[in-house]
Amino acid sequence: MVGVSPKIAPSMLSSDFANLAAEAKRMIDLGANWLHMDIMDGHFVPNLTIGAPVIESLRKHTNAYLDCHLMVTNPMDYVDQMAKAGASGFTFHVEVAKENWQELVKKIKSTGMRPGVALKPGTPVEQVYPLVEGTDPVEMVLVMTVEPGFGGQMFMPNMMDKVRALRNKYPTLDIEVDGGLGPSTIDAAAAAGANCIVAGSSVFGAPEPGDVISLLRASVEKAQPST
Ligand SMILES: O=C(CO)[C@H](O)[C@H](O)COP(=O)(O)O
Repeated sequence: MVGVSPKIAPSMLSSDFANLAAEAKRMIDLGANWLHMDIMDGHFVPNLTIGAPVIESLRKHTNAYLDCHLMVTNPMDYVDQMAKAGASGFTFHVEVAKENWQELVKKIKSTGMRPGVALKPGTPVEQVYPLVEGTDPVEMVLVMTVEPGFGGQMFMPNMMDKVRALRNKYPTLDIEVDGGLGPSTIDAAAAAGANCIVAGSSVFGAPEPGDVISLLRASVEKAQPST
């Protein structure tokens, strides 16, 4: 079977923002592959988090892959500043890029960042197919398994139909899930075909976060051996 490798990405939204560099190092030392960074503008979602200045500060303390999820209304306005700040991946929402996604993906790629597209729970999965199949394709699809905006919400199992559809169509695509992932929900996501796993409260709230990271990885490896 052709597969894709697991990428476990603790959501730094659940970390102690006052100690972000130390929290980032702790997650990487515990086996995380990526650090998931939630950029929210208080408009696309009803919450305001961090932006390029925080990414730039964090970048001075880590070489880790910064998997940036842009929950913003105007993603084009963020490309240059996020690239300059040191973002590794730039995932925008399809709901706000219907008109200009081709231009947006081109611009993201031109900066050296890796483009991804995210979709909210109410958005049909078919809307991202053209972005995966275009001449300048995105390299990851992020299926939101909660309404974007806040950590600590309940996983939506019915989103697994979208993950399955994507995995059937695109065997080597990075498929990320975000929201409510943890020991009780990972098997459903892994079986559906997700290989990039964002987990906030289940990792940072655990007595042994490293055990949760290992468990998430083991579940993906078991469901999708990448040989
Ligand atoms: O994008 C997000 C919210 O919009 C967070 O990354 C996500 O909710 C992770 O938190 P948790 O694992 O606690 O659900």
